[in-house]
Amino acid sequence: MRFGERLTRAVAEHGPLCVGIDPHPGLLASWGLPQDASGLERFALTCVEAFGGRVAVVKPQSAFFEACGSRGVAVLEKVISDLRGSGTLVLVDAKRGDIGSTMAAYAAAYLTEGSPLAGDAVTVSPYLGFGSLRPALEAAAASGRGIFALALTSNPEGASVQRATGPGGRSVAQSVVDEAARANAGAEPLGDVGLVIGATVGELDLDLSDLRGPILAPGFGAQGGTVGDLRALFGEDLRGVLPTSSRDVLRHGPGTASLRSAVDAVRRSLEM
Ligand SMILES: O=c1ccn([C@@H]2O[C@H](COP(=O)(O)O)[C@@H](O)[C@H]2O)c(=O)[nH]1
Repeated sequence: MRFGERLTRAVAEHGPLCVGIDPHPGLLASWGLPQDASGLERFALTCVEAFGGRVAVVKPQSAFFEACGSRGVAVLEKVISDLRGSGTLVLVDAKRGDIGSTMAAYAAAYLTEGSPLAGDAVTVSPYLGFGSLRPALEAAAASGRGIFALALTSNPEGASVQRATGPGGRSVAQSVVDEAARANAGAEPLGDVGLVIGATVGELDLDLSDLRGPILAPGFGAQGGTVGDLRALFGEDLRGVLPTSSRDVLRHGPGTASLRSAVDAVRRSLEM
């Protein structure tokens, strides 16, 4: 089954919340864990136990695993495999982007069946040109996986690039939206090419009407984005929008019960 179809089913079962696994050094310290690969592993596997089978999507942040070298990457591989085994969709947040020939290698790593780093979807950067993502689009289609391309990111620095306009007045972010819409044309209920649009971006200023793809909304929680911001940006009907929260949930660890309660509380806030 395609990623967009699997995502639609998962959201219908668990709601749209995506929970991030971001093993920040400060969180490891507050969980009483050592600042090394063993602490990273305890942290990440506690998250797997707490969230696996209970949320639609989990988003491990690759950077924190890479920071521990090969042992950290091995932990990421286990996180991906264990979560997928629990029936939870895994969005690997690696924000990969490069010239097409190198992008093909990233696609082999993150979007190809049998690769230990392949989750269900991966974040990608279209800022070497959306066309440079073609190998990722092809690999995703071939293996039933998805990609999420950065459109309007949650950090304030993103706007100077992403809101810049070309000769026709179209913003760079809108051109990313339009390319994603083209890739999703005709897909029901959701295509496999998603976008990243931060909950903190303030004004949307994008036409998403033809997108037919999911939207990952980071910046919700620890970066200050609220449910009100999500509704103001995307409307009352948040179907297809995946609010994602990492630190605001993870600070409730290390107990799996309190992590799960934090997830439930965020989920309830999204339903109100
Ligand atoms: O525009 C973006 C794209 C990705 N992120 C990532 O999401 C999480 C957010 O973590 P919080 O603790 O909930 O703030 C993190 O992994 C970022 O790298 C983003 O924040 N904004």
